[in-house]
Amino acid sequence: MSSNPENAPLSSLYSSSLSLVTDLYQLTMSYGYWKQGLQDREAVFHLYFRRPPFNGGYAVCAGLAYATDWLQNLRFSAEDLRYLASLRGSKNVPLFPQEFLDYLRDLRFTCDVDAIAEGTVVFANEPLMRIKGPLLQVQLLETALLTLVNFQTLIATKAARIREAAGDDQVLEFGLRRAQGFDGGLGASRAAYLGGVDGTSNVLAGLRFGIPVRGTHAHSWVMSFEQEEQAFEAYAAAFPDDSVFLVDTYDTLEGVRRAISVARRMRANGHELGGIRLDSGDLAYLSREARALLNEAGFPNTRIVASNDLDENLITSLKQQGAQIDTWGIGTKLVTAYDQPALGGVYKLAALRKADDSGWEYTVKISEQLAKTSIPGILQVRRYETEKGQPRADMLYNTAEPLPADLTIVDPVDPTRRRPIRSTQFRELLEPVFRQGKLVAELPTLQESRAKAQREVASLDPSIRRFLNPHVYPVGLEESLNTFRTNLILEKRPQRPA
Ligand SMILES: Nc1ncnc2c1ncn2[C@@H]1O[C@H](COP(=O)(O)OP(=O)(O)OP(=O)(O)O)[C@@H](O)[C@H]1O
Ligand SMILES: O=P(O)(O)OC[C@H]1O[C@H](OP(=O)(O)OP(=O)(O)O)[C@H](O)[C@@H]1O
Ligand SMILES: O=C(O)c1cccnc1
Repeated sequence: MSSNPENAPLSSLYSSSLSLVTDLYQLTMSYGYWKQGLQDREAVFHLYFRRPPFNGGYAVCAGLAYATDWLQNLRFSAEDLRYLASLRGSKNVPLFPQEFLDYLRDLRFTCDVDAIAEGTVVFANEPLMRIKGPLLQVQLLETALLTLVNFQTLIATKAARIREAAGDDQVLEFGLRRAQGFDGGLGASRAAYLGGVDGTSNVLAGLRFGIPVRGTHAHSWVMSFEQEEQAFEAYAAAFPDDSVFLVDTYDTLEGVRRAISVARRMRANGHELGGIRLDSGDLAYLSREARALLNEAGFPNTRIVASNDLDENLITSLKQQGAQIDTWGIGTKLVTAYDQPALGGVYKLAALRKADDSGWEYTVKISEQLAKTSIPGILQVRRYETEKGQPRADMLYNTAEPLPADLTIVDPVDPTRRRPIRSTQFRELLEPVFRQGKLVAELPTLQESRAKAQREVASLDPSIRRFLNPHVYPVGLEESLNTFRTNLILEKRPQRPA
């Protein structure tokens, strides 16, 4: 038996420190800061995305529970340090000197973290996390925080869209086998549940996260018996009160008739067939025909489950076609976020404590496109709402500067688009999670975050929730922040004569 971790890629991963889940450049920059004596200079980064995924009008924020867990365990283990000590540059000199590795050994997480709660609906440019602390530390966190928040937010958003399309129907996530690895599968099951699905086929997600586990059976079950009907009988014998028969192995409507024969015998023994599953063919036509056959035979409560490369658009179309489907089983397109496999969240430096400690020096990353130019400041997201709690507009403002009495928000990409703020009802979305490295928030349970996501999505205007060309929810910079940003861009951008 080999104890070589190369041959045990999973067990070695989760039994060790996860502090090296980062890009090498975070560590080389950290060394550089340390060498310059800049490691403790206070800095602020924001984590945000620039466009909601799937050409949609919103995203469902997720990933904070993972991020919190990772931050709480951030420590370089003896094994991590041995590995870093072994790294060599191109002239075969050690990449990191021993004094720096000793510094990393003693490093403890001491940052302030403010974050938007999981399940909150969020929009482009809004910091989902704000990290303030020693420059070396805040830089070091970038990769892991992006990895965790980007994926969870992406899948939670996909699930919310699928929930939107399915209405009150049951939605089950069946994606593990098509996921990007075990970790992708497990993380997707969690985020999908947070975003609104009702259950998963992923048993480990049931154990770890308390997500209800559900399922039917595969074609192989039917193929293992001489006759399809025998297969249904045998499944019913094993699960007399929890059977859903997959009816499309040979001929779907023939399969439904056989399911009905077995259901009659089950009923004679005091049991009801739970459902049938359709996994191929025209799901609108077949579900209508199957419903009619079941109803005629006296099984109006037997559910019809459908699967086969479904997503929110197909669900919408099938419903428009009058499909009679009670439960949607969704795999590949949910857990891989098939039509947009990554959320482009970024992590940008927004402020540095002045060298003489006399206040903040704000920073900006300039881009050819204004949409990609970062936003300086120590930002908060304020959501203005109607009396009924419907979001009206979000304002990003710099908490380190005084707010004017009359507030106006300015579109960060088109400064001619402005809105005065009249509403007085608002909530501040970024909430304290860590103070000087100590966890100060009690994180909600997954169930609570899921309930929040459903409330939040439901509170959005349908024009923002729709899939096709959704209305853009107004998110603006508080006017003085916008002016400051424009001046900073002008100061930093070289003004080349024509
Ligand atoms: N009524 C419908 N309208 C639009 N799309 C549908 C409809 N019914 C099924 N689909 C979708 O069409 C796609 C192709 O399904 P179809 O069963 O024809 O092919 P398949 O998956 O290759 O079948 P099989 O599993 O038998 O090989 C699937 O994504 C399915 O969900
Ligand atoms: O289509 P998805 O949205 O990805 O949902 C998961 C798919 O996984 C199964 O198919 P598979 O062919 O793997 O096995 P089966 O024999 O059970 O159909 C199932 O029947 C679904 O079609
Ligand atoms: O239980 C099911 O029906 C199931 C589980 C995983 C993938 N496809 C279907």
